[in-house]
Amino acid sequence: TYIRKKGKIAGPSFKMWPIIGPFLESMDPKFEEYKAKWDSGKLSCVSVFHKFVVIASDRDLARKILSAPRYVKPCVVDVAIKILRPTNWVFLDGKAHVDYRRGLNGLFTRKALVKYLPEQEKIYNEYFKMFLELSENEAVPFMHTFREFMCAISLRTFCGEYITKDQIKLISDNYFRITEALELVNFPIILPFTKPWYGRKIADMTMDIFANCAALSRKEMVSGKPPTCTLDFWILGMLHSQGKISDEQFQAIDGVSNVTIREFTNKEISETLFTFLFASQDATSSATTWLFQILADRPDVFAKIREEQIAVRDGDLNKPLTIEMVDSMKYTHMAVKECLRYRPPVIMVPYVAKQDFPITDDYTVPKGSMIIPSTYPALHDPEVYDNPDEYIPERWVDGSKASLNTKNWLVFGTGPHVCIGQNYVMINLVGMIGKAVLEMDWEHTVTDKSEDVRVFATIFPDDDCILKFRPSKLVSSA
Ligand code: HEM
Repeated sequence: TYIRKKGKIAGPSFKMWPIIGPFLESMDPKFEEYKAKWDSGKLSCVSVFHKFVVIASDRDLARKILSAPRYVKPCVVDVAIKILRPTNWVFLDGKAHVDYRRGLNGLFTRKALVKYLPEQEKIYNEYFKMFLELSENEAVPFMHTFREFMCAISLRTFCGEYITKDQIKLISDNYFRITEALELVNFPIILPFTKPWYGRKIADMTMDIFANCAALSRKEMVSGKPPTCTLDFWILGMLHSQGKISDEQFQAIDGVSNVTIREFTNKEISETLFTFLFASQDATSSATTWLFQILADRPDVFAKIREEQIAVRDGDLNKPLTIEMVDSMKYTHMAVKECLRYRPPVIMVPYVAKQDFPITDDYTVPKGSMIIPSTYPALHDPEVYDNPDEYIPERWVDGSKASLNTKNWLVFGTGPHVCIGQNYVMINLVGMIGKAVLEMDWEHTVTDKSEDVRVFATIFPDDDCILKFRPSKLVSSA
């Protein structure tokens, strides 16, 4: 069966380990192995257990897959249905998916994102203080702290003040168990004390907390409190579409968008917020870890960001972040964008073929196969990005080859499932790293693993990013 499905595309000519295939390799995926696969051909394949997997490395083929909802849908690992619950919107396909997603757009408009900034800035302040304390005496690995940091930002953005500090701590301390449970290759049955078992426990606990926050938000929104978090905007949209808030009252609320949303239960809302956390957590943690590492290694870029950060604050270094300030951080924006290109958090997006998919003139992906468009090769394409393996923020100046070639920008995917959080990501990362550069200096302890890429859902430096922070003289003296 394997040889028939493989046809002419690149891949092992037979299964070295009959039935299971390279299962053990998939348990501990190596970045270099993925690279070798991409280099082996525009389309290549591998077979693990009963799953036939086709990998697309070419930009146009990747785009074709991501924009072909007739043939493909996102592939979720078997255990995801148990962890995210079968009623979750992420399992919707076609029109049902498009309609549901339309109802969520109002949560990520610019008007709404503006309202999330103050809560996010409080978390930046809290965690920057922690970075200084943690590394006061010596440089320490920061990857796990960055994961907690990003988790705390997401939770405050989604749940505002309804979620307590203890709940944030509980979820951020344990979130990695969910990532582990949802690794591409994991045991499909939930047996006690296995990774999926722990993952489900933490997911259930998190969704219960979200449902409780939704109940609190309902009370506050009915009583007329201004919205500050994703939940508030969602509840207000519902109250409006149910006629419980008049058009006039609704239009007068700062930040809301006119989208008609049906009634959602607290349980449904909790499941959707959980998908936001799930989609955000690993990717933003990866981006943050690389950003801090790269900026320590590149004092030239660090200095330019700092100069810009001072300039946008008009002499008041303690000025609270506003969206206008973030908009004017042009160089910081280029530095973040380049980090996302150079070390794209999501290197591949697994899909599944719903029917035979004639992807090229001479190859049809068989129905039921996993089909994985890769983002990394397009983002390291030397025709679009000169010296693609170098970190060069200046390549993103307006009108440059990189900025005009938008087809290669696959960091957030494309097509009907393109990342719903991408504007939020940019505002959060630009605002956060700009403030960090203004308020702190940090040094990176370079090891021989610092540039090795470890794949843990997304990608991280293999030595967990060893840093030492100290307050910047600038702000302490300001
Ligand atoms: C650096 C950070 C992030 C990166 C690199 C990233 C990347 C991606 C990618 C590649 C996809 C798949 C797109 C496709 O299939 O074409 C995706 C989907 C998605 N992302 Fe993000 N993402 C990030 C952060 C976030 C955040 C912060 C949120 C939530 C607020 C979010 C919410 C989602 C959702 C809900 C989907 C699925 C959309 C759908 O199926 O319709 N992501 N993201």
